[in-house]
Amino acid sequence: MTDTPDVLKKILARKHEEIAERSAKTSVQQLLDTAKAQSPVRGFVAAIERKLAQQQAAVIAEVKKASPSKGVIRANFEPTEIAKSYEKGGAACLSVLTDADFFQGHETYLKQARAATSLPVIRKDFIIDDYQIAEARAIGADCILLIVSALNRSQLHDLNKTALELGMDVLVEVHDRAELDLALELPNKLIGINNRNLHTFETSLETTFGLLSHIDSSRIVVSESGIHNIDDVKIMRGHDVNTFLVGEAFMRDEEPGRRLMEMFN
Ligand SMILES: O=P(O)(O)OC[C@@H](O)[C@@H](O)c1c[nH]c2ccccc12
Repeated sequence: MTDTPDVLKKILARKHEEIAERSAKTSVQQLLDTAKAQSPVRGFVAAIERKLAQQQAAVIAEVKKASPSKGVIRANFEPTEIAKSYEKGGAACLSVLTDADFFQGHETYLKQARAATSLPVIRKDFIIDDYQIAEARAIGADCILLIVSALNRSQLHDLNKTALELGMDVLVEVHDRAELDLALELPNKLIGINNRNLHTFETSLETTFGLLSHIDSSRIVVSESGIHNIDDVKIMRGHDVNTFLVGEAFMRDEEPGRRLMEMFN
C-alpha cells in the first residue's frame, strides 16, 4: 500500500521543527534547572508493581483529548477532573498526551493532572531528542515513552540513558518482533506492546498475543491501545497480561474513573 499516509513519519517531521523552535526559546540548561526544582519523581514502575503484587490489574489511564485517527474524543476536556476521577477509580498511573499538533495535548495538562493527584505520570509524546526528556522532567513527568519505531538503535540507548539519569522511568514501546528485539537490549522492566500500528493506525489486540511468548517474566508487559471493554480485559488477563494503557474507552465516558472501575474490577 504505497499510497497509505505514514502518520508517524509526518508526526516526526513536525517534531524536529518543534524542537528547533523550542530550543531557540529555552535552553536545555534552563530546563535542567527547572527540573532540579521539580517535586521528586514518583515511582512509575513501583506503582505498577504494587498493583500487580495485590493480584490487581495495573492500569495506566490516559488523559487524551483527540487523536489523528479518531479526531476529538472528548470535547469537555478538564485534565484536573479527569485525573481525580482516574485516581478515585483505582488507576496505578496516569498518561498525559503533550503533543499539540496531532493529539491536541499540552504540557499544562500534564502539570494539572499531576498536581491533582498523587499518581505517577508518563509524558506521552514522540521523543526523539534529549531536549524533550529534560522538558519532561521540567514539567514534572515521572516517566517517558520511547517509541522504538521512531528511533534507531543508538538513539534508543542514548535517550533511555538520559531519562534514567534524570531519575525517570521509561516505557519502551514496540509493535513488531524486530522492535521488540531492540527493546529487549535495554535493562528496562516495562515493555509496552502497542496494538496500534503508528504508521497506519490500524489496531489489533493480536499484536500483544503474537509478541508475548518472546518476553520473559523479568519484564512487565503493558498492552497498549484498542482495549475497549471487559471482554478485551478478560482475554488479556487470560494470557497473563495484567498491565494496560487505556485512553479512548475511558475518555468517551462521562465519568472516566467509573468506566475504569467497571472494566477492571
Ligand atoms: O485510546 P486507546 O486506544 O486506549 O490507546 C491509548 C494509548 O495506548 C495510545 O494513545 C498510544 C499508545 N502509544 C502511543 C504513542 C503515541 C501516541 C499515542 C499512543
